[in-house]
Parts: sequence; structure tokens; C-alpha cells
Amino acid sequence: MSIAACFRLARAGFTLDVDLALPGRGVIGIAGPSGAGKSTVLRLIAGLEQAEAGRLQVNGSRWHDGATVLPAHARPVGMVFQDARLFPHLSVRQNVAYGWQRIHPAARRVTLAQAIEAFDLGPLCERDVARLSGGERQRVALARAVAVSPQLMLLDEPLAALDATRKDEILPYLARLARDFALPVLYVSHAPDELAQLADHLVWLQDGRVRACAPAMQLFADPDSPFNQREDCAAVIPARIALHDGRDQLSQAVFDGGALWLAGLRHPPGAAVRLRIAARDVSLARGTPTHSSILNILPATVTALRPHGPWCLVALAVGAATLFARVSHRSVRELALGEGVSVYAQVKAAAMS
Ligand SMILES: Nc1ncnc2c1ncn2[C@@H]1O[C@H](COP(=O)(O)OP(=O)(O)OP(=O)(O)O)[C@@H](O)[C@H]1O
Repeated sequence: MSIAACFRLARAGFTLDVDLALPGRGVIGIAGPSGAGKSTVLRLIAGLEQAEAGRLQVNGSRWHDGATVLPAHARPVGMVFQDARLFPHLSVRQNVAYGWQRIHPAARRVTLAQAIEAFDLGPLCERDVARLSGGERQRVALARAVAVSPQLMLLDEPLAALDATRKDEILPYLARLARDFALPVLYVSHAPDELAQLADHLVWLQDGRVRACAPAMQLFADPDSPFNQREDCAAVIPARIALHDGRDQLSQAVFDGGALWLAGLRHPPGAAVRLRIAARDVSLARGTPTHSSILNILPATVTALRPHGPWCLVALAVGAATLFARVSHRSVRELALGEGVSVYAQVKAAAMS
């Protein structure tokens, strides 16, 4: 199960030259600065644009091999963009059924009912799409894309136009998309929180080139990865909700390195979560801090220090997990921080998403 995508394309002022070897399952996040070529890569994979030279193989099927190019209409892909692009004159059900009807019955791997149920569209089925919220419209667009029995989903910033609440509503549907339909999902996004929640594998594009391509957890934990050069750099830690303390409205999450108290989390006990802990929300101490309002104090070992503008980014091993702290250069000197030094990492309960 793999995707091999190799494209070269030149436009005025922009050259794309990528050779990607990707897993053929799970969510593959594609990030990078504006104009890096992310949408162009999706369009080339969909066959909506032609490369000067290219090769594309998706889980054993050759879609582009030198001069042999499968036309866009023959490629089994489902695409969803920032704007839902629904057919305005059709109902929700008719929108979802649109592509499904065009698939030969013998080639259908998804029933219309499955596509509707997977995105909880049952109660909206007869609704005119003009009367849907932004989040509902994106659910219809996702269901319509899945209904064509694709072998690959291409999502180009599908949540970018939604506010934070709507985004939180849609994220679980996206997480289930790759899992329940056993579909590889290429997911272009500028939002680190979305990638932290969804991505199994990550690609960073810059100036039309691949700067990083690796399993998501590996890149999230690497202080040198392009994902950690931003001001809002954060650690991503897989964890499981252990219990809720109703009196203080806190949840405890356990991870491979200890436990953390969190505020405002809605997941039930037992749920698998990915904690995103911003480096600016982690402070360091050399001794055991006492009489502090900070609920989470974790013994840690410094594994790397990197200059981060006016700050220093400190990578910490906490059991098998990596945490980041952003501290001043003065703190680095005063605490005599260096590789291998033992510290206590302090994380506020409210500082996780
Ligand atoms: N149809 C087009 N014709 C000519 N140039 C284009 C076309 N579409 C995009 N470009 C250019 O190609 C480059 C890559 O664009 P692309 O849209 O793939 O970047 P992106 O990484 O998706 O950016 P963003 O994050 O802003 O959406 C940019 O320089 C862009 O201006």
C-alpha cells in the first residue's frame, strides 16, 4: 500500500519538482507556506493539471507513467475544497447521489446510505443546500466525494472557511474518513491544530520542493522539522483519557511518560486523544516546584536547545514523549540548561488543546 508521486512543472516564476513516496493509507497532511505548490500537487494527482514530466502510482494502479496519462474523469478520486461547491438547485440527498449514480453498480464500494450516515446527513436529506450552515455544507461535500467510491481523497483546506466551533464538529468526521472507508486522504492545511489531530504522515512543501516527508509523530517531535520553526510551535503527544474530576472540571490524560490534568476537554474516559502543548505554555525549573498553581509538573531531560528568534526552544524527553519549552536565553544561562540536564517541566492545565 503506497503512493508514489513524481512531478515536474514550470510556470512563470514557479517551478514544482517533487518526488513523493507516501503511505497508501491514513491521513497524509501537506503543509507549507502560501505559494509552495500544495494545491498544485493535489491538482496534478487529480489529473486537473498536466506535468511536463510525471509518474503517479496509487496503491498499485498507474495513473501517470511517462506519456501514458489517465484522464481526470477516469481517476477514482474524491475532492473537497475550502468552499463546498454544492449544486445549489439540488437537495442534500441529490447532491450526495450525484456522483454515486454515475458509478457503475459493479464498481460501487459505498452505498448511498453509507455515505449519508457516515456524515450524519439523514435528518438533512431533503433540505435545500442553500439553507445549510457552513459545517453542514462541508459534510455534504465530504459525503458526495465518498459516494463515488474513490481510491484516494484529496482535501484542499476543507475547514479553512469555518469558525473554531464548526471546525471541531467536522474534525471527527475527517478522522473517521480514512479509517472507516479505508481510504488514503491527502489533506492540505495551514492549520497546525488540524494536522496535529489528523495526520499520520506529513509533507512540508516549500518553493515547489519537498523539505520534509516522514511519519507525523517523528516530525512533530523533531525540533529541526519545519513544523517546529513557527512562533506557535507545539508538542503533539498521543494520550488516553483516564478519568474526569467533575468537581474541578478537570480530566486526566495518561501518556507514555506520565499523566497530565487538562481543563475543558469533552472526551469520555478511555478516548484516545492527541494533546497539543504549545512551547510557550511550558516553563522549566531545576528543583521540584512547590506551592505553584500549575497542576502538571513532569520530570524531564533536556535533549536539544535551538535558538528561536529572541527565545530558545528546549526539547525535552518525558518518558518516550517529546515536549517543547520556549524560554529566554537568560533562563538558559541561569538554569545552566544543556543536553542531558534534568529539569521539571511545568504545564498549565488550561494550556492544552
Ligand atoms: N493557474 C495558475 N496559473 C499560473 N500560476 C499558478 C496557477 N495556480 C497557481 N499558480 C502559482 O503556482 C504557485 C503554487 O501555487 P499553489 O496554489 O499550488 O500554492 P499553495 O501552496 O497551494 O498556496 P496556498 O497555500 O496560498 O493555497 C504559486 O506561485 C501560484 O501563484
